[in-house]
Amino acid sequence: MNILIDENMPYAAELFSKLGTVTAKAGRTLTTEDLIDVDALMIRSVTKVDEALLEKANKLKFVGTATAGTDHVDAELLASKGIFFTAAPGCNKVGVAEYVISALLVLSQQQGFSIADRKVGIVGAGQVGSYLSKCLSALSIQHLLCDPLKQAEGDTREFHPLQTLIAECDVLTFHTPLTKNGEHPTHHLMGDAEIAALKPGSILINAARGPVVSNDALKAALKTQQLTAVLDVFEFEPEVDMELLPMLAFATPHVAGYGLEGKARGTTMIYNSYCEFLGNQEEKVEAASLLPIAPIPKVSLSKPWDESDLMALCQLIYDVRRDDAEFRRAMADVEQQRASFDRLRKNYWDRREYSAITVAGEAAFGLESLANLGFTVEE
Ligand SMILES: NC(=O)c1ccc[n+]([C@@H]2O[C@H](COP(=O)([O-])OP(=O)(O)OC[C@H]3O[C@@H](n4cnc5c(N)ncnc54)[C@H](O)[C@@H]3O)[C@@H](O)[C@H]2O)c1
Ligand SMILES: O=C(O)[C@H](O)[C@H](O)COP(=O)(O)O
Repeated sequence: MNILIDENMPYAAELFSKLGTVTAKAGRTLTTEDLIDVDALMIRSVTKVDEALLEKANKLKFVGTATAGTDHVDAELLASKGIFFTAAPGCNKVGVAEYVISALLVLSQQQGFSIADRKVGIVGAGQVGSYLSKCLSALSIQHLLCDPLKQAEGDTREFHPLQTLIAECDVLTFHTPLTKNGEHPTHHLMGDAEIAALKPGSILINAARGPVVSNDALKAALKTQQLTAVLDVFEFEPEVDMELLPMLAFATPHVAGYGLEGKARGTTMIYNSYCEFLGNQEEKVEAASLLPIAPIPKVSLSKPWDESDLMALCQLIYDVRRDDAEFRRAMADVEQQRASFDRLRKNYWDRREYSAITVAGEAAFGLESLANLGFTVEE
């Protein structure tokens, strides 16, 4: 069995080599020649699976993407060729939510507001949006959901039109797939008119796909409006608009969901799916079994936590400024930008999720809300 994997897929080489001969390559530059005699292809979001890539794929029977988004894969084409396709829904929802929380906490400190006073609009209430909603509820942060597709499916949560979120919310955070067709396409969901209608002082966060927010519209607005923008994804990535970059409060190279837990989940989800495909159930693994202990595995509270304690706790896991600073340093070398974008992603640090830390203390110190936020707690 020949298995081709993206070289930027933690745990994949060890796992898949139990099932066949593994070759690891850079996903962004895969060609159809790379697929000759390959039985299974394991990718990330940077590999476009289309007619051109599949042209010489003479043995391909399985494609797995260790990602939540699937806009890089022509799933209909795979189905028409009888090639099984699987993704990793929800694998990195925790990482993305913790990215948003970090951005909000740091901005609250920089701009001098309390997160408890902000109303957040979540656009896209799927895996990431719903998990983020749970986290915001844990922190008693008011928020509104927009997801016309879920609403039409009969999801019983309260949903609002995008226009309502734009008019009422202080923070708008995007967690939709990238779609160009259908009743609710997300390509340029935030264009000139939508961005212009944001409340003065609004915060816009895009950790979905770059083209959900129009680059030109955002740039124009940042020149004239009182607006803070946080981008983890870029309309033309790995190209980064060097006029836009300095206008952003935080900018990161598509790593919002890059926690170690999330990557382990992504890899094991497609690995387990491939085991099932091969009828080899006994080789399946649990993502948690692959993870090392966190560098600071336990902390103790001596009093009920307040917002600055919360910030300290959350920063033990993730502070968006770390990735932002490294990204800006790397992007400064304009010649190397595309390569640096992928290098930062390939050599990403071992970021963890809140659950990797146990917070000890008395129940009266607010342990329940920390548990709801994702921390492991101990009374
Ligand atoms: N930056 C990152 O590292 C990162 C990580 C994970 C996911 N993502 C991106 O975020 C997206 C969301 O991830 P997810 O796991 O929650 O996916 P998901 O499929 O579980 O949820 C997406 C939700 O968006 C909704 N939606 C679709 N069109 C919409 C519209 N026009 N308006 C409002 N809602 C709409 C869908 O109904 C769905 O509920 C992914 O498709 C992916 O592109 C990025
Ligand atoms: O959709 C996702 O899951 C993420 O956006 C994506 O996986 C980010 O990481 P990448 O696959 O590009 O390495």
